[in-house]
Amino acid sequence: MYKVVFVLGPPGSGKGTICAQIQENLGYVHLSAGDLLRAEREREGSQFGALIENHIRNGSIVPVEITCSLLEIAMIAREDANGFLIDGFPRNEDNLAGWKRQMGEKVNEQFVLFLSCPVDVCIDRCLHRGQGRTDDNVDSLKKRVDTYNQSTFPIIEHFEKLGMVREVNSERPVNEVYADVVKVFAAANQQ
Ligand SMILES: Nc1ncnc2c1ncn2[C@@H]1O[C@H](COP(=O)(O)OP(=O)(O)OP(=O)(O)O)[C@@H](O)[C@H]1O
Ligand SMILES: Nc1ccn([C@@H]2O[C@H](COP(=O)(O)O)[C@@H](O)[C@H]2O)c(=O)n1
Ligand SMILES: [Mg+2]
Repeated sequence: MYKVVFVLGPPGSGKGTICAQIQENLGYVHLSAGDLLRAEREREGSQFGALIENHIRNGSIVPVEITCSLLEIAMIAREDANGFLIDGFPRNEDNLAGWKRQMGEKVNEQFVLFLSCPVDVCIDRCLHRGQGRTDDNVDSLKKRVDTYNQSTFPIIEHFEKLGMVREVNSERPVNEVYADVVKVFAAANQQ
């Protein structure tokens, strides 16, 4: 069984930043669904490149069959991992249902790390991220925030009802956010 922590929060809430630090210090392997989709978009011969770019620019969600397969392939490649941080997934009902179908019997879902941060702060961070992402512009960000509010936040609420959500306020400096995140992992791994 793969041990899995889902990491969710608005665009720019710091998911990638915090996951990189957990990977470095706690031995979990960081798998960002967005990064895997961007890599697939760039892969020569991919039949999904245009579809993925269209979704990314529009802030909409790629069909789960594509995303979940990329995640599973990446997990199989790192079967030695202590656990996986699945960053930016599941993002909507389709993601959740497809994950349960494909991975439900193969994973142990530890908890959901929810990085909460006001949307105006998140947008400002994305606009200054400087990574040249095709969706870090005002138009795409409006759509990404709409998708987050309409489709992703209800998934967080779903996990909340199951008692699985650990919320950390990520509006604060990275070192403060990370210190609280480490406490969440310590508590979960003591059980
Ligand atoms: N706590 C923080 N305080 C200030 N800036 C931060 C903080 N966390 C992350 N950042 C910066 O904000 C930007 C977005 O962070 P990051 O890429 O980690 O967010 P994300 O949640 O993965 O975003 P996305 O959902 O768009 O992939 C980066 O430039 C990062 O350096
Ligand atoms: N489960 C997912 C995750 C991401 N996407 C698409 O990628 C975009 C960027 O995601 P980030 O997490 O890197 O911000 C996102 O806006 C979606 O278009 C997806 O479809 N499904
Ligand atoms: Mg990210």
